[in-house]
Amino acid sequence: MDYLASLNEPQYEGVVNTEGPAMIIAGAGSGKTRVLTYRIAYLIKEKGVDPFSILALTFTNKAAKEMRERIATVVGSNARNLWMGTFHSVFARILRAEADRLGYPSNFTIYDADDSKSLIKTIVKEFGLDDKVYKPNVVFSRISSAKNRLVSWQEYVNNPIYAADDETAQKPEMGRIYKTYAQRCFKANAMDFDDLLFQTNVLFRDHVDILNKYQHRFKYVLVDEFQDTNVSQYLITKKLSAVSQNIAVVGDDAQSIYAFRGANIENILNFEKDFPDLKVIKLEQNYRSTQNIVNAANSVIARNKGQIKKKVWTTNNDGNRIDLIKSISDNEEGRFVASAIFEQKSQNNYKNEDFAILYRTNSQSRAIEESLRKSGIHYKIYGGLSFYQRKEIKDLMAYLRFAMNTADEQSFRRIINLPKRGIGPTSVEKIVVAAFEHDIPLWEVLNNVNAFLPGRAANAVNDFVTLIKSFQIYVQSKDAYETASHIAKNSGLLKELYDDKTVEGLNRYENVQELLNAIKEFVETPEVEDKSLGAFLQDVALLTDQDNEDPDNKDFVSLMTIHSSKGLEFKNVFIVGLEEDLFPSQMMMSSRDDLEEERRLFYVAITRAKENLYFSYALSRYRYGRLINCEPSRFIEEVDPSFIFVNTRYGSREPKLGRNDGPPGFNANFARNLMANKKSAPKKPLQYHKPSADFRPSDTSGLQEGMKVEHPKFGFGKVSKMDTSGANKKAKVIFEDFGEKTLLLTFAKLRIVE
Ligand SMILES: Nc1ncnc2c1ncn2[C@@H]1O[C@H](COP(=O)(O)OP(=O)(O)OP(=O)(O)O)[C@@H](O)[C@H]1O
Ligand SMILES: [Mg+2]
Repeated sequence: MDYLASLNEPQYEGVVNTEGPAMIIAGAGSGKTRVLTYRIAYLIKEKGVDPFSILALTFTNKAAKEMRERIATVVGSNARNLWMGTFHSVFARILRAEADRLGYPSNFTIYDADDSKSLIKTIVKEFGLDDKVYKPNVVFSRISSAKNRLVSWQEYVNNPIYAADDETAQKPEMGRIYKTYAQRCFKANAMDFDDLLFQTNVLFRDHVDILNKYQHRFKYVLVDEFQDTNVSQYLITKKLSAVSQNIAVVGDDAQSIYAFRGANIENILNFEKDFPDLKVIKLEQNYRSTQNIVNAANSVIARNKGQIKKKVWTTNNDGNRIDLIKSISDNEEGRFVASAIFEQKSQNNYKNEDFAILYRTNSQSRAIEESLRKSGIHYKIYGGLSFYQRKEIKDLMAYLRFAMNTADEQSFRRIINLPKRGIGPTSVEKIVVAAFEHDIPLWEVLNNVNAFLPGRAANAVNDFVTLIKSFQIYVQSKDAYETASHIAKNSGLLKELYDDKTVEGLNRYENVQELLNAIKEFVETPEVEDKSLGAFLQDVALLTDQDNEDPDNKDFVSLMTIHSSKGLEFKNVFIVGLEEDLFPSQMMMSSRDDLEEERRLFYVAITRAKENLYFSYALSRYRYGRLINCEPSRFIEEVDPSFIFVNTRYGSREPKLGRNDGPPGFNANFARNLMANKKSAPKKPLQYHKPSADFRPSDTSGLQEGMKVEHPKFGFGKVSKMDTSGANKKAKVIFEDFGEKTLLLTFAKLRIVE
């Protein structure tokens, strides 16, 4: 068995002791992921365990793919049947299967962060709140953090703790926004990313039979990067393995870098309490990096107070010292990095794929990209604006999503007037508000639109509905590729792009073609059983950027944030932008804990390198549209100097300040204030009526002028006029708080008071 022979003693223990709870907390590069991989191979091959009953949770889809490939080399095609993927992808699959228990249809849409934020923006606007105070980003992350702590909106609105916290943060309307956001998602048959975990918890909490089913199905549960699981994820794994007790987790507390997203290091400490029979395995030998790199990493992490003490050592060569590169500007930094790559490649026979450039924030990639492009070095950016975030792709995807799920409000808003059909934002608002106020599905409003909109707009909407219905016939009878091509053509999207003969237009046209290619590839993959549009959309919703690789050219330098480099390894690693306020980040410096988290991030970055490591900083850099002076990061000084080589080969010249801060007299703040003042003052927030406890809609066939009625949202009012002329009977009601409204009696829920 050569795969077992390649393991050291404690690794071997970790692989073959498959029964009962096990935990490996060990340093970077010590083979944790390898143990997990081989443990699965061992279960299948040696213990004859059915791959269907093994659930392995990884941090990225890329990691899952690599693991599966490695397992396949040992066990063969059987590896296909493993349940392996990120928490989100695995539980989305389970949620689809059990959706009806939660009141969702199984074809629910998954909202990405953009969808969520634009919904939040709409709500903030509808409430007449100030979007400078209620920034979509901030509101979104507060909601996300609540969900990841398993706080439902009901609990959020009722528990004064949250209200107090929101008062302090000067966001007193948070509860109301969370509630409306959650209700609107539900109404749109949509779950956001956090819901995938939150709802799984609800499912397992409220439906014991389902929990039982999966507890018996998954006899073995394995989790990689355990230090970054949040409370919500931890609870799911704990519940799933409560019966079998066969849970194996691996992680490194020194690499915990998602505290801001609710990941909770306490999970490691609780694990021992939750599984008293726990077997703990220590791995100390690092197989990845040179002595210098391992020791440099140790010297950095030793400064953190909060950590589980462990030794990490290696028998690898000393290797080179860390190259420290100083540049005058971010552009020069880019050039130095490109020259260093060029030089290494020609002298030491490295390929592009042997290099990674890691940075703290995505925006740092621009200068680096520019110089790589000029030097003709092929590179790939992970993260940032990925293929699926481009406008034209999102447009077509919205059509596909809407054809699948006509309750999907965000997709509806995107496509209703695209290409232009003369349906303006006011009509769109009327439609959405009608669905909300009458509490009926969006699709029902669209199908009865003449009742809600005046003639011309209504006709345009009717055409749209007919179009979507024709798409639905495809959805039901054809595969994803035929359906998507048909929709791309007949929606008018492709034609519009085709007619746009600019370079960007052409590019966009090609991107849409590229999406169709991807769908074709999906349909033609033999392993894919379900070739429907729904299956494809599900696949895509869970894609991380790391999955869209250009299959024709695999030899590229990788550019990514340190966060997305977790678990990966490269022969040569550049950590760029090592400057105060950038890394450690200014935003993360409010406490000692934050600084420790930034330091763990630095530790993660260092430990990605196998052979050579470079630190780089610039003395000036463009940030927020201004040129600012920078100081070297404190982290550079924290590394024992005996491991560092100050590289003067790329020797810096005296500062040359050629660039300025934008056009003369330009003052970004002033401009921003000017814009802000143009906006009208916030309106008084809408406060809907709470229906009386005994509210029951009455039969309104006998409704007459002068009668007093109660509406579940608008409260009490008096009927001022009846209109029985058209096909749809209408009543004009003057409400005490909301003024005059015209209601359609087919839809309106009214209680006749007297
Ligand atoms: N016993 C071994 N013999 C040879 N190589 C090994 C051994 N164990 C691990 N490796 C190699 O060392 C490298 C690091 O292993 P692995 O990625 O599993 O570490 P890890 O602990 O998961 O690291 P990280 O904390 O960064 O996720 C890999 O290239 C792996 O193949
Ligand atoms: Mg790993």
